[in-house]
Amino acid sequence: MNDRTPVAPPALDVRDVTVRFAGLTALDGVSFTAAPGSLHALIGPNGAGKSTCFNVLSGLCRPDAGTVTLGDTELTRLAPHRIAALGVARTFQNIVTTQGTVADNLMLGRHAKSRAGYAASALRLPSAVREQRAHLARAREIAELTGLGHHFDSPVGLLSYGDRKRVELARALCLEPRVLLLDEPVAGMNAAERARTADVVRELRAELGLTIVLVEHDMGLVMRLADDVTVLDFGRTIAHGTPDEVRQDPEVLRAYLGTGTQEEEAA
Ligand SMILES: Nc1ncnc2c1ncn2[C@@H]1O[C@H](COP(=O)(O)OP(=O)(O)OP(=O)(O)O)[C@@H](O)[C@H]1O
Repeated sequence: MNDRTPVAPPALDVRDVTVRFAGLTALDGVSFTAAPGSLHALIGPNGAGKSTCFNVLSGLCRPDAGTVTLGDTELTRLAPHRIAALGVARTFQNIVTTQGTVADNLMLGRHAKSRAGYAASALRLPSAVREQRAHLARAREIAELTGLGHHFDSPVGLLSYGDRKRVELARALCLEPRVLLLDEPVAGMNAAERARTADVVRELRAELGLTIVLVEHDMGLVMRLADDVTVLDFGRTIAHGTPDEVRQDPEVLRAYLGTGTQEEEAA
């Protein structure tokens, strides 16, 4: 296997994406670029279109207009498994694994990378056994990277909520993605678990050089981790910029706080 050869991650480019559900425009000409190796946050109030955007990026939803490209490859009309095979992995906001051990879950994630056929695996041919061992070793490394190393052989059902949610993150990393789509990675966690997960995201980004797109309601986390932020409201992009820029943007304050300016807010 040559899974760990560092390859410069490609940019993920979203151009003029529109998605309509019956009478509702969930995304209205949304554009942004997640630069190679950057962490790009997608934020906005409830119903702004963030999940719809992730569904477009991961192939679960076909846009009515617009394109998504990864480097030179257009993803827009590809099936989710083809997009995953091109190196775009996703975590889901509401999925928290409860079955099997951490190792079992991570090996499920490695399954897509397996080259040995079913017969070779069932017959335990030496090549299949070697491959299995290499996958297990890599799964253990990913568990270490995500702070789950000491839980590798533990049943997931016995872990804390924060650790279980990080199993989902580790499973996505087992695909050796070039782009990671993180959908509310700290939702439901307590303060200590949030801080731990923020450290993990920071570390794995430095270690693996991934391009990360993050949807998260925890603004403290977004502001600490993101290089760039795109703000959606009612399916439209209302601001782009660094965390400091969007934090002071009057449109963003209006969308989140229902006020026009910081001065009005302070008044
Ligand atoms: N399958 C669907 N059918 C009809 N409407 C939908 C569908 N999916 C999303 N919507 C609508 O599209 C809009 C955008 O929803 P979306 O879930 O993308 O927002 P969001 O920013 O992710 O919100 P939240 O922060 O609450 O998760 C909402 O008005 C939602 O009700």
